[in-house]
Amino acid sequence: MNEKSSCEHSRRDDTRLDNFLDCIRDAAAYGLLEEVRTTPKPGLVDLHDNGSHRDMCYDTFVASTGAVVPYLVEMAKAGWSLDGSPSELFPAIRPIGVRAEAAMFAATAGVNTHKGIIFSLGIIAACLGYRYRRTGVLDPCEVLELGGLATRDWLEQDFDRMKTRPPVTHGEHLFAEYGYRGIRGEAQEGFPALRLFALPAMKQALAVQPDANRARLHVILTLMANVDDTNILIRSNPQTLEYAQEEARRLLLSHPIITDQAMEELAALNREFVARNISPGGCADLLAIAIFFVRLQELMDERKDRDQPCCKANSAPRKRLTLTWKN
Ligand SMILES: CC(C)(COP(=O)(O)OP(=O)(O)OC[C@H]1O[C@@H](n2cnc3c(N)ncnc32)[C@H](O)[C@@H]1O)[C@@H](O)C(=O)NCCC(=O)NCCS
Ligand SMILES: Nc1ncnc2c1ncn2[C@@H]1O[C@H](COP(=O)(O)OP(=O)(O)OP(=O)(O)O)[C@@H](O)[C@H]1O
Repeated sequence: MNEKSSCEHSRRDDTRLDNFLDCIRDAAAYGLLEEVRTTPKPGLVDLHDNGSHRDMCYDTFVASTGAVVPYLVEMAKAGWSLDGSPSELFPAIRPIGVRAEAAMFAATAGVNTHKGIIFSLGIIAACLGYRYRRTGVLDPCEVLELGGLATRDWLEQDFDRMKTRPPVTHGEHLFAEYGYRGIRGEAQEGFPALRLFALPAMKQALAVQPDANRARLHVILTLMANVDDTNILIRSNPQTLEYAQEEARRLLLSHPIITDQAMEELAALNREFVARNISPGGCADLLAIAIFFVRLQELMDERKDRDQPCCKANSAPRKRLTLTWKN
């Protein structure tokens, strides 16, 4: 390659990376904010109330989003830039996650708003960068499975270490007491809650229910019915988790589409969750990621003409970015 074409090549590569990171930034901010705006969510902060939370409100989430998103972009860039194998992804981004948590706590005066999101969406953003640079295609299920490959051994080492010392964090306590693997197990398995439940539920809900808020409420109910949310467990016990899962199943069964009546029942369930101090915060994180994927698809589609593959490694036939799910 002569000097001129190599220069053009690297300029196009830079533009491609910039476009990709812009999409990650916009989709992440959108996902995080639209999750909080989804209303009425049982036990969670939304536009109506603070659910079962005393230390955070809508504005806390806005401040936290501003603080956290730049680090998610940094993790996407780290994934893009990595020339090694997928197992090198997690150690490359963990220090960025530590800095992101510090920035979140500084922005919220010490409140945990987005610890779960920094971890889960951070891993996913890095995997998106890693895959997109190489293939020019984003298949959410493939990316989520890559997240499993990238974290499995490292997080198993975390679990092994936990067995040798007293538990410190909520997640560690629940692993020691009941063997729940929580958010770490979710990542190790390649985010089955997203692949098998949230993403198919979002696709189905948006097809029958054009109102985005109601489609998202359908998704959070689907997650609540299926996920062992450690946020619920740490505040209560496995019986309460089962109760919350049963309530979500009951609502989904009687309202496969979120009607006005379903909205009223969701508001009633919110009152019940507040009385019992239940908060499905892990499900909220997963909803934010499902919204992120939908928005990312829209943004990448809008930009696809500006973002042509520019080298051999990227020259796979250009496909429309599609969300595919295995059932
Ligand atoms: C693994 C993390 C999230 C900490 O674990 P911890 O034991 O504190 O987790 P805990 O069980 O309290 O859950 C954290 C959050 O996960 C979310 N969550 C809960 N249950 C689930 C679930 N089933 N699926 C997905 N997310 C869930 C909730 O938002 C919850 O608040 C992470 O902060 C971490 O690795 N900490 C160690 C220090 C570090 O390296 N930090 C940088 C991470 S990139
Ligand atoms: N809209 C939302 N409303 C409430 N919580 C949410 C929302 N979205 C996500 N969450 C998640 O819920 C978690 C907060 O739950 P909780 O207040 O029980 O925090 P904690 O730090 O685990 O517990 P504690 O503050 O009691 O030590 C956060 O990790 C956050 O990611």
